[in-house]
Amino acid sequence: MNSALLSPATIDTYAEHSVNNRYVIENLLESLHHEDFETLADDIKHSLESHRDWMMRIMTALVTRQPLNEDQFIACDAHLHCHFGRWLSRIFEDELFKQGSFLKIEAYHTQLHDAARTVIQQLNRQQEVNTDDLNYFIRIQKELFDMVMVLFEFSVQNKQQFDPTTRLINRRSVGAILASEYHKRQQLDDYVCCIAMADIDHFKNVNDLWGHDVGDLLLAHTAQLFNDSIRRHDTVSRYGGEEFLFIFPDMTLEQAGPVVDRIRQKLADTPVSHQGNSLQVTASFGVTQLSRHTDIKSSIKRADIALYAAKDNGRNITMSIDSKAIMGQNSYQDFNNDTTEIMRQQCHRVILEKD
Ligand SMILES: Nc1nc2c(ncn2[C@@H]2O[C@H](COP(=O)(O)OP(=O)(O)OP(=O)(O)O)[C@@H](O)[C@H]2O)c(=O)[nH]1
Repeated sequence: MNSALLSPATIDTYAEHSVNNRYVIENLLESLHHEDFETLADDIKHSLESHRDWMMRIMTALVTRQPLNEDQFIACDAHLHCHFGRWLSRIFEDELFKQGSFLKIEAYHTQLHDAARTVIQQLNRQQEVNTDDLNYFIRIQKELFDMVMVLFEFSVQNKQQFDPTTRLINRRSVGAILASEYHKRQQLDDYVCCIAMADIDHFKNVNDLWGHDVGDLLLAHTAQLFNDSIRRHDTVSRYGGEEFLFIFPDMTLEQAGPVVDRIRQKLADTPVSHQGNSLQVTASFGVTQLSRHTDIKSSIKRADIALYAAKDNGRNITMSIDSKAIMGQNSYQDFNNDTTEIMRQQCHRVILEKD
């Protein structure tokens, strides 16, 4: 047996920890930036594919008893030169990856190549391949692939959930949070929840005057400020182009209105500096309850109506609308021009009391 191989006891310890691996990998990946996921999933996929081809060549050679003399099978440093090894070296240039499960994946990968070499050397010498060595090779390959698949699934999920420009969750993902809050609203009598829509003011002018890249910069700045201004269990998502949707669990409209208006004020007071210029960005907001009496879309529509009332009233303000003030508006289909106009008249400006 090659002395570089892990002992069976060590392999068992690794196997026992494989459930924990999922937890460790997920925790580690949560600390990565969302743009890292843009390439991570694709890189992993390509690396796995090339390893699968390598594995197939070995298995075929074992069955047909054909020697394998290429470096990728017998060189001591083959693990550094395969697609997967090169990918690992690349990601390890970033210190963030040099921890926990990534190091474990690297160790497994090296062991896999060592185990392959042991088996192939026996094949090349035309010896019987030792069953324990072969089983070990297959087992370590499975362990490695299981770990890497967790990484892959998590990367794909993240890629689908987050908007790369703002690093906020996207419209599709916020739907699940809304649905869960709505469910709580229906199950628990005294549970309350508010939502708010925000839209950057005159954003088209920013793009026209400064260019799309500066527009993106302002979007990212706004998103970060929003994200930094909410509680841990609140949510802010990128809902559309320059539109954001907030969810405030456990808040009444009387509580949510001032909270939202403080965020509006903070944005207006925090200009972005760009190439020596100070760019001011403001947004208009509409806030309402996530009502248990209507469907979710109707609550969003109400928040939207309040938002456009804020635009109509001069922008850079917060308008609120009480779902209880609107009678008979039970489903999204009930909205028409007349009801929208009636709702518009029910909107009230949120004005912060002076400290
Ligand atoms: N830079 C950038 N611009 C975007 C993005 N998504 C949407 N936009 C732009 O956002 C602008 C939205 O313009 P409008 O809907 O006319 O609204 P506005 O100029 O913000 O005016 P008001 O909402 O009425 O205050 C359009 O010019 C879009 O091209 C994006 O991801 N990046």
